[in-house]
Amino acid sequence: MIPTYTVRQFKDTFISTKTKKQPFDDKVLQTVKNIMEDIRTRGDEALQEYTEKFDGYSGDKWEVTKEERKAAWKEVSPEVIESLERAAANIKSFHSKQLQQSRIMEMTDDIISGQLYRPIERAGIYVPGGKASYPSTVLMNAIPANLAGVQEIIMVTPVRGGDSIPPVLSVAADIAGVNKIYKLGGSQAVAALAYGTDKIPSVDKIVGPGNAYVAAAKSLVFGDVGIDMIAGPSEVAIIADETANSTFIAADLIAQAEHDERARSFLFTTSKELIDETLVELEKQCSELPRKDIAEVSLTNEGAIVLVDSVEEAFALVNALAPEHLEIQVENALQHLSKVKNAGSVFIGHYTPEAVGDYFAGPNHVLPTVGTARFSSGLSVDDFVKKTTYLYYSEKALRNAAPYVETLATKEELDGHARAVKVRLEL
Ligand SMILES: NC(=O)c1ccc[n+]([C@@H]2O[C@H](COP(=O)([O-])OP(=O)(O)OC[C@H]3O[C@@H](n4cnc5c(N)ncnc54)[C@H](O)[C@@H]3O)[C@@H](O)[C@H]2O)c1
Ligand SMILES: N[C@H](CO)Cc1c[nH]c[nH+]1
Ligand SMILES: [Zn+2]
Repeated sequence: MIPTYTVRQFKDTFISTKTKKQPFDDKVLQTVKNIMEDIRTRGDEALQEYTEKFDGYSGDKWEVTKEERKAAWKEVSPEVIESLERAAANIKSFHSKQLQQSRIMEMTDDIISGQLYRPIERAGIYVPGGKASYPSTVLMNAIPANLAGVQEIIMVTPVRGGDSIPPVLSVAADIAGVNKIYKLGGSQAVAALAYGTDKIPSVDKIVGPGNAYVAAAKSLVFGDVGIDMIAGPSEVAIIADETANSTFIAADLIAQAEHDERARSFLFTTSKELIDETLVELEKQCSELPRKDIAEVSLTNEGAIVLVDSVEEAFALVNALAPEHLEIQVENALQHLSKVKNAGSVFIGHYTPEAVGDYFAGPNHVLPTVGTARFSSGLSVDDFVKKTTYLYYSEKALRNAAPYVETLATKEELDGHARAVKVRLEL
């Protein structure tokens, strides 16, 4: 089911800029442009129409009430609540170490300079809900926002049939400190968060993963509000040698593939035997999978297995690919970490499946996809803070700087700038 590629074929198909996957196509972009324009002009009326059309919810009571949020706790099992709480504690512990303080860069009698760290005031978090619901994504989005000190965290997620969101999402939102939840999804929800409507407050930044419509909407609102990233289909790349276990490898490829037909699962290995065993395991494990149909389409259309000459060759391919997730399942895996140049998040050794990071361990699972790990990072506390620099100069300090400022201002033919220094020193 999953095709095998030579190194050259893999490069041409998945790494070449000519064939590189885009998070969304022109048709999706045009659809989203129309929806967003409609939300901006007609507000809640349009929001209601699109929510009915795409999510089947015709009501206009989008906010999940306090009573509904309280009632949700009775509908979720104690095991799920305990797992969410334990995961939340790990995520909180990991992300709290990302926090930075405002700091002074220079302090003399005549010059003080530094940087203030301030949280953004209102963050919108998108939690996908079309094909599956993701309480783990609620934790991953909201906990860093909360730690950063965001005053109001507003979550949107579409209903999946019926007129309410899954209770587990509401419980996760309580655990993570979400202030408001709206039953809205897709590009209409992103537009409402970006521009506000009578019922939906506008936010300063929108974060979180979603499908192509959500990604297109985020790309369009960027500039009017902040965004974390434009996420494409999820990916895992696994580097394995002959010490790897084909049952583990197949399970990890399937774990990514079951997310979405467009998800991408790649194996780079030095072992021909491992390839043969993995192919057999994939057939076996897929046949028992509830989301078999999605996983099989994903593996067949978007997956790849590549036989490489060496682990070094595999790292070269992976660094060019810059995958969202990288698993290193080779002998002495930890020793290879320094070879990673481009990847969203790395899982090291035979007993660190991506799944433990997706749910529980602490690092964030909202990560850069389709090669963007070359220049960007996963969601973190940094996404929810702004850095404002500041400067104090005494008269003496300005006098020392004046000749240089005036020279540069004159060179740029900005006389007004030179004068702003001169007038202070001529008094
Ligand atoms: N990177 C991560 O951290 C992470 C985590 C969880 C999920 N994901 C990914 O997020 C994605 C979730 O996608 P999803 O579809 O399940 O949920 P979603 O909530 O992102 O999208 C559902 C919404 O898409 C809109 N939509 C659907 N069809 C449309 C159409 N024809 N025209 C206009 N709008 C339309 C609807 O408004 C609907 O509410 C998957 O690709 C999944 O792999 C990523
Ligand atoms: N693997 C997803 C990110 O690519 C995150 C996730 C959520 N739930 C399960 N997995
Ligand atoms: Zn996952």
